[in-house]
Amino acid sequence: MQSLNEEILQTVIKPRPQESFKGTFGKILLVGGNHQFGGAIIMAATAAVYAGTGLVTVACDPLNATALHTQLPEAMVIDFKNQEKLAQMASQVNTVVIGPGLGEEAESLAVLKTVFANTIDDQVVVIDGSAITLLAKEKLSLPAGKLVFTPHQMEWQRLSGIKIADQTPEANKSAQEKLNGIVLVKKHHTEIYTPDGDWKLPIGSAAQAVGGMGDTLAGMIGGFTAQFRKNTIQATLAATYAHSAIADEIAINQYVVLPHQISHALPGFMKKVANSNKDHQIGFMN
Ligand SMILES: NC(=O)C1=CN([C@@H]2O[C@H](COP(=O)(O)OP(=O)(O)OC[C@H]3O[C@@H](n4cnc5c(N)ncnc54)[C@H](O)[C@@H]3O)[C@@H](O)[C@H]2O)[C@@H](O)CC1
Ligand SMILES: Nc1ncnc2c1ncn2[C@@H]1O[C@H](COP(=O)(O)OP(=O)(O)O)[C@@H](O)[C@H]1O
Ligand SMILES: [Mg+2]
Repeated sequence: MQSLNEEILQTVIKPRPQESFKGTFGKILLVGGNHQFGGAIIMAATAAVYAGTGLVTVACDPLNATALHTQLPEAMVIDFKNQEKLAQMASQVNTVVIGPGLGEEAESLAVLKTVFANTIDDQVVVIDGSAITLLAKEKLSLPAGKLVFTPHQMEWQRLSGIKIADQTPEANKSAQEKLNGIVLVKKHHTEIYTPDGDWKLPIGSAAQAVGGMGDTLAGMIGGFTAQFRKNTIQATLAATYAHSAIADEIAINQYVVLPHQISHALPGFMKKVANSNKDHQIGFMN
């Protein structure tokens, strides 16, 4: 397993081409946020907007729409119970993120099934939080798309059947190969298993042990994969590295890092990386 280092940032985050418009920088649909967990999808969507995704749509319980718009007027919103609209949106975007605050109720399962039935091969599908738990519990078949699973250790236990104490690199690798996608096992020093090799994140700290930290990472991976579409694995690695690199900077002066602070620091962080990358204006498109 390789140690992930900051070079991945320059590989992925390039200056924006001036001949461009919002569509150049990708479309994302984030699905989650039931009556109990509205904050989770707001945090994920905030990360996607601040990462620079061209167009961001949230599918959630409409109870959360006002709160979402108060925080994030850049995002559009649809009712996740509107199956027709949800199905249509799920097939039209570059990246779908499903799971932050989705919950595990009958309604949550119906939403998950609709999304899984409508994604297509070209898309990135980030499967996080409740979507992982439901996928494991209901033994659903996997959706079409380039799959990125972002479980914490307990979610990984549910999905892979490997108990936390037995989650060795060998066992994790063999489970990732069966899933046919990218797997992040989130913990202190997160591990990232991909068809092109495996990485360990050497940065990050306990200042990140706050609810919503993973929802924010899911939104960042969504935003990076929708925007930097050349290479899904590299975009996922860069988002994961940036998430903890920003947290480490904030943690120099703070005992705890709030998830939304990472999102708010992202445009400045990405500008610094892009500035050091001026000669290479490539990397956005397929
Ligand atoms: N403000 C919000 O709306 C929030 C909503 N959230 C959502 O709540 C739903 C449930 O997710 P949770 O993760 O809270 O609950 P889960 O029940 O899925 O996982 C928590 C359980 O896993 C155990 N665990 C073991 N190792 C762990 C590790 N490395 N990291 C985290 N937990 C570990 C914990 O002890 C606990 O028993 C998800 O949809 C999530 O997105 C959470 O993100 C918290 C914030
Ligand atoms: N002690 C820690 N050191 C480093 N990173 C941590 C630590 N605790 C949590 N994290 C990071 O915070 C995130 C937590 O994700 P998750 O448990 O899904 O949060 P939530 O669902 O509440 O948003 C992961 O990226 C994890 O690696
Ligand atoms: Mg989570």
